[in-house]
Amino acid sequence: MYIVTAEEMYEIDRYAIEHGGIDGRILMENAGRAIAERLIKQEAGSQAAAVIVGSGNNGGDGFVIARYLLQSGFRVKVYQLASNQKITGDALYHKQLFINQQGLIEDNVDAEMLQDDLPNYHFVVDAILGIGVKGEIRSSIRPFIDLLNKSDKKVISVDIPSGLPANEGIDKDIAVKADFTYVVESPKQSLFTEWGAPYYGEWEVVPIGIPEQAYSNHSSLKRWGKQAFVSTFPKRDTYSHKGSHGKGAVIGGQRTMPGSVTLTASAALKSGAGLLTIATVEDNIPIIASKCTEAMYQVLEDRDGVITKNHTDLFKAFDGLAIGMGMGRDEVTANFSQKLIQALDMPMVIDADGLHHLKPILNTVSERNHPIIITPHFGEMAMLTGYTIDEMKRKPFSIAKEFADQYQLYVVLKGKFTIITSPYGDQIVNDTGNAGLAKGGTGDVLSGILLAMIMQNQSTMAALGNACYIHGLSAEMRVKSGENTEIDLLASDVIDGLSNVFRTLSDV
Ligand SMILES: NC(=O)C1=CN([C@@H]2O[C@H](COP(=O)(O)OP(=O)(O)OC[C@H]3O[C@@H](n4cnc5c(N)ncnc54)[C@H](O)[C@@H]3O)[C@@H](O)[C@H]2O)[C@@H](O)CC1
Ligand SMILES: Nc1ncnc2c1ncn2[C@@H]1O[C@H](COP(=O)(O)OP(=O)(O)O)[C@@H](O)[C@H]1O
Ligand SMILES: [K+]
Repeated sequence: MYIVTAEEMYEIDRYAIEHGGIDGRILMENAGRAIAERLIKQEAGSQAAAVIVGSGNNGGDGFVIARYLLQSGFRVKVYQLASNQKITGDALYHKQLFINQQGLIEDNVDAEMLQDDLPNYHFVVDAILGIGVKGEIRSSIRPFIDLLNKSDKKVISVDIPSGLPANEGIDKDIAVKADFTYVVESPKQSLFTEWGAPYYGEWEVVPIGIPEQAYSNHSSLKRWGKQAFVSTFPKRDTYSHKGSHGKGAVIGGQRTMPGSVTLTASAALKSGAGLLTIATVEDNIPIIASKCTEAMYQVLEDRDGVITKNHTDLFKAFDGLAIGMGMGRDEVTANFSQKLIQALDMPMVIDADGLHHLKPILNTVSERNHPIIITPHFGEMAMLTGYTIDEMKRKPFSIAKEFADQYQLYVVLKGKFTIITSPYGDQIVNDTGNAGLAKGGTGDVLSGILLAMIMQNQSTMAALGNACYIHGLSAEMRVKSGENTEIDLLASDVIDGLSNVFRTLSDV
């Protein structure tokens, strides 16, 4: 499923109109009818609806919805915030169809009047502003947004909660806090940002008949999901052997942090890696071995439990590496990682302390044959880029893209919405997961899953999308099944849950 900016959505609509020969009025009809059909089911017991429309095409969708609700026996009134002259084009056409069916419209509505009327309705349809919103919300509109936010009526927004920008990087003003949003055709960027998502409430995308090819030149951002997993994740070949599924190494774990590499290694094995070696300081090995029986070990030299020695040759024969978890930031350890990263051109996942080691040598890693995948959370990404966390949260898509392009890396920017970016500008969002993952160690688990996935036979972007997808899905399924709550879910539970995830996905 593609995710778009407002400009991309307009381009896609235009493409469908010009190349697909679909009339704009039909797109509006499709949008309004698809939403109304769902509303009629969703609000089956309800009898009265207020549809609040602005002067643009979002309001046009509102007129279509009102017509279908009316036809289904709902008591409906349209509250048109603008004067009659302001309603033009496709919206005017659909307004007329509503009028032709004896639809009631109140024009030039003032907020007090609407406030007095609201108790008469069971729910409100918000078709005030769509993706055409620009700049500060005008004073003529603000009281209506306030009113909806204060009212106890269920508010259902059309396409986007009115007032919320579609794109990242725009300061939001006031916006409707919807209970439910029917997103027209494609989710907009703001739905996958921490600042925008809460306004949407629950949501569903309604298709309006735009052909798939309209997207190919107009959006580089996709939501990863079950269908993407099923169509890209390779089946295990009956005749495969352990070497067919990747020989990986997890490098990290100073003496005070044996847990992180254990989690990474266990997650990699549980995600299908063929062979797994943990390279760490000697004192850690008996501790880790008691937790992760299947791994092999490579002893790294240490000083007081801190990794010191450079043994890059030891790692030449691996298919993939994960570096940095629980490694610490001692200078000698940083030197070790830096030499390793520079000497070995092989697929590698760099996480946690490894990201701090990577920062000074970023300029030296862009010319490689194999991908480097970095897995920062927002704090680590701020450290790498120099942006503040607030700036990062405001425009995570463009900052990740800029960084991936500059250093020719794959970036897995972790959070409630995890954004995966390729050095070529493609982006994927993963939104599986829950707040149970907001706990130490879950990032180590993700690194292990990523390591296993990049060693299977799939494209790098598919590998990264699939890894993030199953990591979050495992957390969701553990909670849904009642095995854990979000409070007691631990990183090791996420690993245990992978078994159920693979079983469920292979049944699809
Ligand atoms: N072909 C298309 O473009 C389709 C568009 N559709 C709907 O059309 C919407 C986009 O329509 P429009 O481009 O007409 O835009 P909108 O309906 O989102 O808004 C434009 C109107 O809002 C006013 N406005 C903009 N910024 C404002 C502000 N800060 N304060 C107060 N008023 C402001 C403008 O004066 C204009 O009248 C989509 O969100 C979707 O709901 C759907 O009908 C499907 C097809
Ligand atoms: N509220 C949340 N909802 C969904 N996923 C989350 C949430 N909080 C954290 N995560 C996920 O959990 C993982 C945390 O990684 P990270 O912060 O590196 O943890 P650690 O370094 O302690 O292992 C990431 O994959 C992130 O996307
Ligand atoms: K709206």
